[in-house]
Amino acid sequence: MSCGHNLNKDHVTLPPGRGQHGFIESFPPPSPSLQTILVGDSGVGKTSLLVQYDQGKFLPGSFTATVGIGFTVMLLGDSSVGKTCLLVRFKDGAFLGGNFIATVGIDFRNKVVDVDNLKVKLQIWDTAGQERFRSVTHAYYRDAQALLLLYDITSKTSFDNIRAWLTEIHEYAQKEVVIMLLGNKSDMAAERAVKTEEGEKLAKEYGVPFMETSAKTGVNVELAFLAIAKELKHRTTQQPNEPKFQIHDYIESQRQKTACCGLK
Ligand SMILES: Nc1nc2c(ncn2[C@@H]2O[C@H](COP(=O)(O)OP(=O)(O)OP(=O)(O)O)[C@@H](O)[C@H]2O)c(=O)[nH]1
Repeated sequence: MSCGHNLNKDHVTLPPGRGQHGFIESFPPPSPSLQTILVGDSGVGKTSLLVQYDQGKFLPGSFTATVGIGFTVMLLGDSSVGKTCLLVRFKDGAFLGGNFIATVGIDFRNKVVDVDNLKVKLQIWDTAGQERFRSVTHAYYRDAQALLLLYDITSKTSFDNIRAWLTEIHEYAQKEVVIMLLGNKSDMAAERAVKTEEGEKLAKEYGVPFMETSAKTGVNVELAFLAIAKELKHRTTQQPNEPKFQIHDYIESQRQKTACCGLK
């Protein structure tokens, strides 16, 4: 992890009940066995209770209803493929190059996105790619609704390891988890070791959407997370008579827009 001087990387497991970054909405990822959900009528004080527990204070003043739905997205892939950088790019719109410091254990950030006029909160878990943390991250797989699986287009090894990652995913994740394959560092064309078509072929074989991203330039980063948010939102709110959301078609249409209008 070199992009994340503002991510907390000094812990292996997250302490239950304490936010790491001081956001009101930043409840910690549930520990594998601990998950508390606050339910009750609007205005009874669920948010105030959470803030009191998380920050030890009461926020008086105007009441803002909590809106929308939330999902957990997990970033997976070999060490150094750019998971932390991708998250920092998406969350803060920045690329912080420099010395690479591997993520320890698991960390997380929240971002709220707008999907068809509904607020969707993504809680994104950034996992350590190093082998020695695998047993820690396995415990979190089953709580994730979506997985972004990354390889580095300049590293054939990271691409070859994708099959092993998919085997782990099938072993530990929920059956209906949304998976997307990302070939990161697309800005490093001169050092490319994996062709775009190879990524596309592998994704097709596993029936998962695919795109190449760059945490450095921002290419396709927003699109990857938004496509995931849309898919999850549609799965949750879709009426039986509504047509099914087609994530592949959505990505293709957005790509065409990008190609024609020069948008990221
Ligand atoms: N050129 C370029 N470099 C990148 C990109 N993404 C990440 N990097 C660089 O790749 C290195 C590793 O990035 P990280 O985001 O820390 O990798 P990681 O996957 O989080 O690694 P672990 O925490 O060990 O799992 C850093 O030196 C980054 O600056 C990218 O899109 N383009």
